[in-house]
Amino acid sequence: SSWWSQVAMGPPDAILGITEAYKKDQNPKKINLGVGAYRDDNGKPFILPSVQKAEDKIMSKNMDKEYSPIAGNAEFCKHSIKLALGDQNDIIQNGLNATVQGISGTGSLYIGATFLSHFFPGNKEVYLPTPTWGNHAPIFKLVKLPVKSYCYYNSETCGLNYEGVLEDLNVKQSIVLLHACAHNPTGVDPKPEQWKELAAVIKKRNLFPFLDMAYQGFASGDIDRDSFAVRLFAKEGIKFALAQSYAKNMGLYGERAGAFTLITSDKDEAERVLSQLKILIRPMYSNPPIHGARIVNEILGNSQLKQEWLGDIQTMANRIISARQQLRDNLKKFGSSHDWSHITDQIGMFCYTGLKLPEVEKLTKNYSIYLTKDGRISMAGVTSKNVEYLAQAMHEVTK
Ligand SMILES: Cc1ncc(COP(=O)(O)O)c(CN[C@](O)(C(=O)O)[C@@H](O)C(=O)O)c1O
Repeated sequence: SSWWSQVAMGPPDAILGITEAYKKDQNPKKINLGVGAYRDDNGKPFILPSVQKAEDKIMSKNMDKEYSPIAGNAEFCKHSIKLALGDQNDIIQNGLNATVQGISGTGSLYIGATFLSHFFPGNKEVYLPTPTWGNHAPIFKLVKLPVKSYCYYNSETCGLNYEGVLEDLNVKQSIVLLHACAHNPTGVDPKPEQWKELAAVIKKRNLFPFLDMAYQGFASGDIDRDSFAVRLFAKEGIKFALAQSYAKNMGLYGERAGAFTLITSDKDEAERVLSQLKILIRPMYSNPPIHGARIVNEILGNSQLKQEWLGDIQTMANRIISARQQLRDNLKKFGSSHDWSHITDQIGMFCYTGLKLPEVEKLTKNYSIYLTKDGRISMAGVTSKNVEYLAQAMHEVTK
């Protein structure tokens, strides 16, 4: 018998597997609302003009292909933590951040999870919001950190169950994963006032926040506004972990550019933590890819190109927001009696429609509309060309 006869066929990924199924579908009216990847109004991937310019500059520089340091490109790390914390920030001045480049958001979460599983002195359990991104639990399970859930979404109101969050986060010294903005899959974020109260609770209960910021700028179109929670925690003196991704806000999906940061108590602690992060990264993948980091450096290191990038982000965020309005208007036009206000209340890449599994399956089977089983739709897949077809189908299956 062969070495691998006992290896079973695994299930397709709940999110990325949707795209595989979509590609096999021959229906010309098919729509992919699965993976959270931006598409323009023609349903095509979008290379940001600012990214294109950055790449042209890089190509003209004839740069080498040498290894990055284990912690990644130092300039990239500095730009990343500055993007998150804002330019005037004493954390960076005082060297309290230990920041390393990660393989996009997923890799940054994995570095953080690995570090916490080795060194976290508190209660080694990770509290994840219900629901959360499908890859969060597998990442923490990979490093043998037990995951627990905290209440987050109120399916009655399609909004935040804030009381439930406070009630469930009544745990001592545990790790709490928080989506910094554009919660995936619900599109529901705490309001600034609620973030402030949450920060106070986190301090009082001595919880350890792990902030996942995969959509900075992409949610509201404003990089400062989307980093409100991160900057609030920093101002409140909360020590936290942060995972960042440039997949969405720079469209660098396949370049895998991201960063992981631990905010520490003093410079010496930051240096000790950084040394241990490098020891964990070296056997993982030794050092990160260089091209995405160079694009980020070109953009964030040049005020004119950064301004152009902020414009490109607005373009993406505005198209998503308009797609939300068009979908809601068309559902009304087709005579749906449901309250679809959550479609425009929610923010970021996704709309948590509230569609039940049988309705989701009908959309896929009868209309070739592809979305995750939890009823999440990537608004980036909605365009002025397909929104009517989508609204009609959603109306039909929810009658
Ligand atoms: C909350 C959250 N955190 C981290 C990531 C990691 O992203 P990356 O490793 O590419 O930087 C995603 C991407 N999630 C998806 O947009 C999604 O939910 O469709 C998709 O890219 C994915 O990988 O699932 C995310 O939604």
